[in-house]
Amino acid sequence: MTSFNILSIAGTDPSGGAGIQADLKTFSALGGYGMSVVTALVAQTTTGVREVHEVPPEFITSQLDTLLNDVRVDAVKIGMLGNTGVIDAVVRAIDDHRLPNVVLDPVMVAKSGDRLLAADAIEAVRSQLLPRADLVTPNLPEAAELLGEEEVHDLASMGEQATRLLTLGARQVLLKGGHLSGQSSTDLLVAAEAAPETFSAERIPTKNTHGTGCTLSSAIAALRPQRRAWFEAVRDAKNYLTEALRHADDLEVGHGKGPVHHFHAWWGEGVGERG
Ligand SMILES: Nc1ncnc2c1ncn2[C@@H]1O[C@H](COP(=O)(O)OP(=O)(O)OP(=O)(O)O)[C@@H](O)[C@H]1O
Ligand SMILES: Cc1ncc(CO)c(N)n1
Repeated sequence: MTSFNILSIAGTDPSGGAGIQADLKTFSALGGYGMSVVTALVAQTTTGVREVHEVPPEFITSQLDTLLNDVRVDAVKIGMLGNTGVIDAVVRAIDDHRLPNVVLDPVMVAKSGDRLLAADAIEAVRSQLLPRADLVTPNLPEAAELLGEEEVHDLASMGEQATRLLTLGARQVLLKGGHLSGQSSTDLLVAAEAAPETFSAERIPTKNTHGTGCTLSSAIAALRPQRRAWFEAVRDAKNYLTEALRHADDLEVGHGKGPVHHFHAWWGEGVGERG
């Protein structure tokens, strides 16, 4: 049996709903072998972020080089980076090690409203990381920040912004519609060489949406080596996330916006009771 090694480069969440912890759960649930390089230690939980302890860029390079000189990587998810020094270190590793299947989640602000990327680092994401991403997965505010435009709230304008993001160098853009209102939660995939695709799911009525973005980008990275095309990886990742959201209220984690439920997403209804 072929096994695939999936790397997350991201910050931490001690409550396990977002960041590296969510990424590793997702990789495992979807059959990948999960690995991680930590970019920032974040004191956060379901109610918000208290403090960020940055990792020195030289130590990010040390983690990446040590890992990549030993282990073959089949796909990479990049999440919270924090500042330009960390971005430079990650850019160098992508180039030096020719990392494949790079999924960039351009994390800027947590659901709680706390900043996870320095404002002066947005330019480095735009100019250094977008051109190295096989797929970038912004939410609506992140797309607006990257383009220096107003945030949009309808599918037609999303299509226009996603197309403009392609011109910044990303090979494909999945513009996420989690912040839209309405009965469904629709994401839009745009690539230079293919017609746009929409991925729509029933909007789950839950407050427990902590880590949805992390889970989606990680699921895409985990599935890409197991699928023939990006489109298939995105489709199946979106279905995985929707199932995990559907069962989020089964968990009892914290007093704020709780995490999604990976166990139920994979094994389905009833296993918790049996096992
Ligand atoms: N209530 C919901 N029901 C169904 N799908 C949802 C819901 N909320 C978000 N999603 C989906 O979750 C994914 C993440 O979307 P969103 O736009 O919220 O990302 P995000 O803001 O980057 O998330 P995060 O705050 O975790 O970084 C998208 O596929 C979106 O459509
Ligand atoms: C470390 C980390 N990455 C991403 C998010 C997205 O909200 C978060 N809350 N924390």
